[in-house]
Amino acid sequence: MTEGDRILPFPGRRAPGETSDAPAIPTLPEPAPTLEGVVLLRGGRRLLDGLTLRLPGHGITALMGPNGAGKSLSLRVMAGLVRPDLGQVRSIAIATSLVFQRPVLLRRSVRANLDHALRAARVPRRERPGRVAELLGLGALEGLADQPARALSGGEAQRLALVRALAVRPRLLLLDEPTASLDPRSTAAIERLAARVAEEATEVVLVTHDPGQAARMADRIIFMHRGRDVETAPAAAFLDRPETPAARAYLDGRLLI
Ligand SMILES: Nc1ncnc2c1ncn2[C@@H]1O[C@H](COP(=O)(O)OP(=O)(O)OP(=O)(O)O)[C@@H](O)[C@H]1O
Repeated sequence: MTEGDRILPFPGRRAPGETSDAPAIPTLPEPAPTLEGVVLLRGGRRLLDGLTLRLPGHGITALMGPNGAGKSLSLRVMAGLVRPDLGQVRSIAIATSLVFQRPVLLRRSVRANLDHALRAARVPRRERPGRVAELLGLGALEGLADQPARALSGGEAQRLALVRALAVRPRLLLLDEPTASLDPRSTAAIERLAARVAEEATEVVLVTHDPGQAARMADRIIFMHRGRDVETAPAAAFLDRPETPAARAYLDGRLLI
């Protein structure tokens, strides 16, 4: 992804600082694909079937689609954890972090989890305490720094997983149903954190089944079905007026894989 991709606004959105009187900035025709024609075969099934995902380089994109559509697999391909059988993946894995629905944490303190991630990201030892403090603050975890991570509540653990994912200062943060098992307050905390991260130049891809969450958070939505990208649209337009029959059926609760 070039720097040029990163500063262009979504179609219909204003650039930061642009007032309503300012001339509209020309929009990108279409961002270059992050995944292009990706096919993933397992046991004779095409789990991803020619998937092309175009990420604009900024903001929050929600991936929606029924169970089994291939959303999690596509995040894993983007993160470099799964290699596709066919198709292109732009080399973004190094600058990409993935957060799962159920946080995977070390059986050590909150502080040690963050320090470990910073060490793995090759942050020099003298810089680590400052970065740990910064991440604790971002996740509102200061008071829990010396607690064992396994003693955290679900919401606290997910906040830790999210700020830990920022240790590498990723350009792309992949969130796989990060609030699926959280209460409304913890969900709001994760949403605020993700929105803040996206404002600070890390692009976010969020898998969600919750149209309310997509409406609150996403700039645009990519709807997947049967391993394919079926529809891409600005979030409000997609949620109000999905164009494809499959997306309409999904939003009405009628679509199975
Ligand atoms: N390692 C694997 N081997 C074989 N099949 C797999 C593997 N991983 C996933 N699948 C299958 O691939 C399909 C897509 O799975 P994926 O987890 O990406 O779906 P999803 O869209 O994220 O669904 P959900 O909304 O339920 O999380 C499913 O049918 C799943 O059973």
